[in-house]
Amino acid sequence: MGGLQLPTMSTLLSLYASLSAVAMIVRTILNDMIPESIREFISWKASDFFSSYFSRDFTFLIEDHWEAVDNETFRAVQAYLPTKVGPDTGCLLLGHNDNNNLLAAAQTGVSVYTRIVDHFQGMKLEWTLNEKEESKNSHYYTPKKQWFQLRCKRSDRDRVFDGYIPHICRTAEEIFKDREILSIYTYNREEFYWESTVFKHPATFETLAMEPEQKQGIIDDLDLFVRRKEYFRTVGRAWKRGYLLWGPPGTGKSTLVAAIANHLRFHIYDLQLQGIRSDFELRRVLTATTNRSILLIEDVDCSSNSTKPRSVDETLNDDEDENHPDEKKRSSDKGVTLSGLLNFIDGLWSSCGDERIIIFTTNHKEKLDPALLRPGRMDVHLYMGHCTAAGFKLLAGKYLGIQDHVIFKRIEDLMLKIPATPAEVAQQLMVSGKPEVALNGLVQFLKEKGIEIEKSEGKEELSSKKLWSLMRKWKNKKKRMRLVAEE
Ligand SMILES: Nc1ncnc2c1ncn2[C@@H]1O[C@H](COP(=O)(O)OP(=O)(O)OP(=O)(O)O)[C@@H](O)[C@H]1O
Repeated sequence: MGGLQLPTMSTLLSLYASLSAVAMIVRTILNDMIPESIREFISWKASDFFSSYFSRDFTFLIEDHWEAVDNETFRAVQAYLPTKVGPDTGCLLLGHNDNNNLLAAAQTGVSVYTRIVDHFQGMKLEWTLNEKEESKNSHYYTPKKQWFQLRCKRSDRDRVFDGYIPHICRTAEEIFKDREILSIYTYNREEFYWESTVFKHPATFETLAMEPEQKQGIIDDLDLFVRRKEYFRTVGRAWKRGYLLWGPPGTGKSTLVAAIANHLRFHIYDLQLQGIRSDFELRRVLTATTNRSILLIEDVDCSSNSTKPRSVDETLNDDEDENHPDEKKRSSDKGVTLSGLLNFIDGLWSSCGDERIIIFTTNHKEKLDPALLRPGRMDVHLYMGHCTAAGFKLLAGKYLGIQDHVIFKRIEDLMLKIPATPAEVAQQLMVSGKPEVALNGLVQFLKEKGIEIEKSEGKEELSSKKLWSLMRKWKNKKKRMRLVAEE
């Protein structure tokens, strides 16, 4: 039989086997001869070339960080995408972190590698969230790096950039404004990130015992602040407001912070300065906080270095830290310095972030470095003092549900002479649900406190009297010795 003879099955198989063997040998040789980084580069370049040449798609990548700080576009997408879950979405994250309420409504989040399709002005947009383990050789690392991948038609690229992305950011801003759940963050110094938990403090301005004018003053100040974005820009100042709350323990400094957070619907970042190793770390920590938040630094007088002026040598060392990470480790336990802190209050770094409230609290304003108290540093200095008649009436109304009582006058008179903190008053009012019992208990408490104060004042007087008599005796002795010597 003439004509073309087809290869048999066994010939084809042996050809395939020989080609596979050659391919394996070539691959092994290439793997041995070409370093891995170069191989990765070549394959990346090749796939990039072919996909851009043949594909009609365009891809935007939105990474979780942008120039070493949180990427706000990433955050916006993270808030926006769960609202775009469609019938073709195969998987979603579900949960909540309200550890006080198992029945709290669960929230949804985008899970890794799940495809979410959105439509906007006739365009089809395909999203996926990707993640990768971060290398562990850097001193500060986040465990996993995440990024959103957005695929659209190549011809839609500009419309996505100019219309769709701004639409996402606007929607996310609305979501953030209406946030129902507030969080309180604490800094995890071992893992270098802010840990959050649901913030559900019941304190509001209504429950806060304070002079009514002072309270209204704070509310007005806060409301004006959030409305003044344009004003801050015009006058060339960072959109920030600093409060220094000072006064004895139990006068409601922390309670006021909770009331402010609830009023503005701002998250709280509760920072322990003592836990921060250097100004370098402080910068990283503070740039990782988000807008529309409160940065709370309690007991600022106790954070040793931050209340002392720093030396020139220290300043130089800090710059070295940034350029040479090894240096950083050596000087890592310097702590935060005053200048490092001030840089964030009104220095160059103060402009990082918008709509921020910074609150310092202290029991001892006199211990703070004068630089921290200079005009313009903290915008509002607020003394939280002992309970006044108005404060007491408010607490009685809240704790006992009464607006007036025959014992009120007695308590108010006692409180004029004997200082009591709102915390002490509140504690007495909680003793019983019966107003009579609770109010009499408060009277008793105030009387006992008065006696204690008198006693301690008496002791003080006694000790100063003792001192005078000792000094007198010492002078007489010296006089006698002089006379003996003269004789
Ligand atoms: N002005 C206030 N109005 C209503 N409740 C108050 C007030 N001050 C204190 N309390 C009550 O006392 C408790 C303790 O008060 P808080 O922790 O706010 O005081 P503080 O001034 O922050 O104290 P410290 O200086 O010790 O941190 C609060 O949980 C609250 O119940």
